Amino acid sequence: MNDPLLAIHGLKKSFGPVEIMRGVDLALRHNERHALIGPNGAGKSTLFHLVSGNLTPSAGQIVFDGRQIGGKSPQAINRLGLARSFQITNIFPKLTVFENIRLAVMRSRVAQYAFWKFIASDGGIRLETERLLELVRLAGRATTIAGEMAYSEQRSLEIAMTLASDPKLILLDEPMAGMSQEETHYTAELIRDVTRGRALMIVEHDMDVVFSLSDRISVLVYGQMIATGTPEDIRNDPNVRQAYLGEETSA
Ligand SMILES: Nc1ncnc2c1ncn2[C@@H]1O[C@H](COP(=O)(O)OP(=O)(O)OP(=O)(O)O)[C@@H](O)[C@H]1O
Repeated sequence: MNDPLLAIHGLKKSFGPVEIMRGVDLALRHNERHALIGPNGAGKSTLFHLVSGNLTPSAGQIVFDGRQIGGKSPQAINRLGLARSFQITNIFPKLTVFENIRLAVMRSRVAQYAFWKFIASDGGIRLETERLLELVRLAGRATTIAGEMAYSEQRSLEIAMTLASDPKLILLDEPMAGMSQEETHYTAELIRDVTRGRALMIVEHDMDVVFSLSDRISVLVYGQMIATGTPEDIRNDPNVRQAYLGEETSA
């Protein structure tokens, strides 16, 4: 438990001759909410792609829960307990909310168990679907067609689907993008609730959310991590202020 859940050492990624990730180190603790911030083009999405298996590192190590995962497939990494939410692109807009979550639960069961066991646990799938519906406060929307809901509700659905595999670590990439202030507040509270007992790594441009939600924050600038610390540490870090916060926000 004292070892970090996710340990990144000397991570590099080049696209052709251009080195985008220039030797990143990061240690994410069990059960912590950790935000990754940095200016546009710093490499935040690239880092997520590397951790989730959508990109292969050029050099360095990514160790998740004691295992080397750099270069493994997204499916293999997901099976180890790391789930990434891709905004709302994972949902089936023509299916109901219940059907969407049930599919996500079934997918994770198929990945985890032998097929006969999965068939035998049909009642369990329904119960788990209902639990997730409650958790993301969509129980009243179970029979609604997913694509007809408000954007923020679709986001909640996506988060429920991400939780279906009971991950130890969730990666959320700009969950508040395109949301009103009210929706942002609602979704931040939801994320706080549903990530209790798990680790969260979040990329988010809304600094109010970042500073209120995170236990720790890491700052990536041009492919290098310039600081990691508590919100207070980051707010007072002169390098961070100069490189990022001072330019873009008054936070
Ligand atoms: N597949 C690719 N091929 C070539 N260059 C890429 C590729 N993916 C990303 N890049 C470049 O890598 C750099 C980092 O991009 P990335 O999307 O990771 O930044 P970011 O910090 O997530 O930015 P933003 O906050 O704008 O989303 C950018 O200069 C981008 O153009």
